[in-house]
Amino acid sequence: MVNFPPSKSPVSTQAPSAADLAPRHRLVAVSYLNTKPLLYGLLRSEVQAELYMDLAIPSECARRLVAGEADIALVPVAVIPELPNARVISDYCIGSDGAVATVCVYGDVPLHEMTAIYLDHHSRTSVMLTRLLLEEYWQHDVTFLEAEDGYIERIGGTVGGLVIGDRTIGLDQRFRYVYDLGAAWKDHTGLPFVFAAWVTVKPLEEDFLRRFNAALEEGMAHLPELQLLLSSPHPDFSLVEYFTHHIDYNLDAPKRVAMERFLAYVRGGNSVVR
Ligand SMILES: C=C(O[C@@H]1C=C(C(=O)O)C=C[C@H]1O)C(=O)O
Repeated sequence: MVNFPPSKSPVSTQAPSAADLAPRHRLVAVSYLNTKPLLYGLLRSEVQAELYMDLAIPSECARRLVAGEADIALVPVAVIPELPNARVISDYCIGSDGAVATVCVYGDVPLHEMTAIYLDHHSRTSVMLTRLLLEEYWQHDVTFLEAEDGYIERIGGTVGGLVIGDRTIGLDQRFRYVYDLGAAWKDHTGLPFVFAAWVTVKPLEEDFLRRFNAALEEGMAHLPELQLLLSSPHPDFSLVEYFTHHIDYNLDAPKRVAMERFLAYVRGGNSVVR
């Protein structure tokens, strides 16, 4: 989107500025609404000149970081164990403390009557969280189904489905049963949760990291402005409510504890379906 590396250098008659000459890092962030406050901060900041920015669904953000196609990514935390030199570089994340609203299992029947559950192919973290909660919290056995585009239409009968991100908006009116995974995790552990965090595998300068973090902080400080710029995707969906009560952006100590607890499960080798 914004300024990913061009295949050829654009022709320019002007002398390059200092910002043009700064080394650039390839950044990929989640393309959902919940990331807009963080992006807004980066776009308002001079740090933007040091980045090639692109957006992708979470599983693709993870793939690019693992494949070495991105230097900095907002990645589903479940991918961290696959990255030997992973470093979480910011105090901001996509998290929740209780109900998150946009990560849910939907179905026509109660969870304990579900025989199979589709696992959203956009997700890496919530796929593992669904498995963990079914095993430890709901203690219910189901067959996991691999999802592909259009799978939401196939949720029905005793087949449920995990759906994440903007595609969940309005689904609570379509399905009788909705299980919010942020709320279930909180009930299960008493902890908040981290869905995605900013991760790099490259050694980046401390000065850059400080400015990067400050830019994200700036985005959070300008939430009221951003709420004026964005339109709500659904009449019953409150952006203010979502940004301030459901998504919890601070990667604080309790969230770091929660992340370790969750990653211990992921490292346990339960990862089959992605
Ligand atoms: C809360 C959310 O968290 C998302 C869930 C992710 C996952 O399950 O892998 C990854 C990135 C987050 O953006 C959401 O997008 O609704």
